[in-house]
Amino acid sequence: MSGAVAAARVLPKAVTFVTGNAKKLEEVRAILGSSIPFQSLKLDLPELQGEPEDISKEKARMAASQINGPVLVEDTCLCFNALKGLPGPYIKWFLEKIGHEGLNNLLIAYEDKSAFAMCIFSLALGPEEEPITFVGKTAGKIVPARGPADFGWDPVFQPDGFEQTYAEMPKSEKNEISHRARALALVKEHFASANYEVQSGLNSFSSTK
Ligand SMILES: O=c1nc[nH]c2c1ncn2[C@H]1C[C@H](O)[C@@H](COP(=O)(O)OP(=O)(O)OP(=O)(O)O)O1
Ligand SMILES: [Mg+2]
Repeated sequence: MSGAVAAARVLPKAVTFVTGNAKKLEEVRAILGSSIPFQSLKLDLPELQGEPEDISKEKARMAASQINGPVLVEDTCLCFNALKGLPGPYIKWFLEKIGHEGLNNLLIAYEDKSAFAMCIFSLALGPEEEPITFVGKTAGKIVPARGPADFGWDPVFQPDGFEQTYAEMPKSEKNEISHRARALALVKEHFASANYEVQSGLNSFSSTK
């Protein structure tokens, strides 16, 4: 498209980040800063089954139809390599039922304690639109819990190249190297090039400079 500027895609309202998890929202706010204007809504969306990317897309479709507007959602997985990627998207229930110690115990039979954290954001511009996904991964290993237990499995995940678990790191450091930060870097790139415009009175913005 030789230099032609794509027509702005007009959104009926600002994108809503939908999550039931206050800690996720806190990180998303810290990482995005003012780069993407968004609003947020606390909503517990169903925990779906299947392949991580499909789960995230379906979550976005459900959120978009509830809100009847553009949404951003994310689904987070914690994948143990010795277990071929499990618990993966089911980490929420594993954590809830067996805790940090139980997660370590799952790997007792294996020498390989390596794992990766994965975040898949899905952007759905409306209920009828195919969601776009953005995947971020951070590799690490599963260790006995260290650090404050205020966010999920942070105390048992030690990213490669660091001596601290996610929980022990200053928040700002986690937010530089996390699965969530890496996925959000792609979301930001998308917004920077997509030329979205929001039509909602005072809330107007354009995603390009
Ligand atoms: O950076 C993280 N560090 C530690 N733990 C984390 C992180 N990110 C998500 N988590 C936890 C929350 C939930 O136990 C599971 C993901 O499940 P997931 O369905 O994506 O999250 P959720 O149900 O809490 O919120 P949402 O309403 O956005 O689905 O891993
Ligand atoms: Mg969930």
